[in-house]
Amino acid sequence: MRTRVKICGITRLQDALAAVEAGADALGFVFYPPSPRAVTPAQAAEIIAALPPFVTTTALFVNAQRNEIDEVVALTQVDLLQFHGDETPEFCQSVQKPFIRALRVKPETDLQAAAQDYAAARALLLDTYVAGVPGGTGAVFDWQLIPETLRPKIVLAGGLTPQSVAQAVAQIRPWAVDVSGGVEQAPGIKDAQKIQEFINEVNRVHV
Ligand SMILES: O=C(O)c1ccccc1NCC(=O)[C@H](O)[C@H](O)COP(=O)(O)O
Repeated sequence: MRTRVKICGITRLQDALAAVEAGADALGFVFYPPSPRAVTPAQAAEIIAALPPFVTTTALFVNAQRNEIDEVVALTQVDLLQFHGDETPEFCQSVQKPFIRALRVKPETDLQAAAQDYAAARALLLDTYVAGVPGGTGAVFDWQLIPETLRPKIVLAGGLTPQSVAQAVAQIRPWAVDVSGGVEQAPGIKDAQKIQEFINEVNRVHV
């Protein structure tokens, strides 16, 4: 099975096209204003409109209001939503778009229970818990906390880099991997060479 790759925190068309050219399967757009990777709906819509076909687009939210989400969906026509806040299963499903549930993993996180609670999610994105930072931490969590039974349905995130992703794929065999900071020159500014190296490393691992 080929491990899919999502490049997250896209703020520029040139970075989106570089990621797609490198073989990225999905792109993530952050609608959380405190993030250095945040974009407006109009900015994201302009980038998405210029993409070639067969690239999945994802909108990321942290406890956004329903009207904010509806505006992003209407303007950008994203394929998937990704929730990083305290959004309940009912709220996630109420938006009536396919969604990914991000979970910030701590030793006490019951991932099996979360998987049951968010059974309607297309996937669980397992990310690193850092107090006060909903995503894009650049930190790695203990992958041994991930139950074997969950792995086919997860997107592994949190501090991945071109140097670490091959080990992550070989060890966890996730459905996909997701990266933001590990392929950047600066927050929100992607590095095309790092993106290519990251994807080459994912593809090097035969799972
Ligand atoms: O990337 C952000 O700045 C961000 C801010 C707030 C919520 C989510 C955010 N990113 C979500 C992602 O899916 C990131 O790719 C993921 O957290 C991993 O980030 P990194 O550790 O930098 O690879």
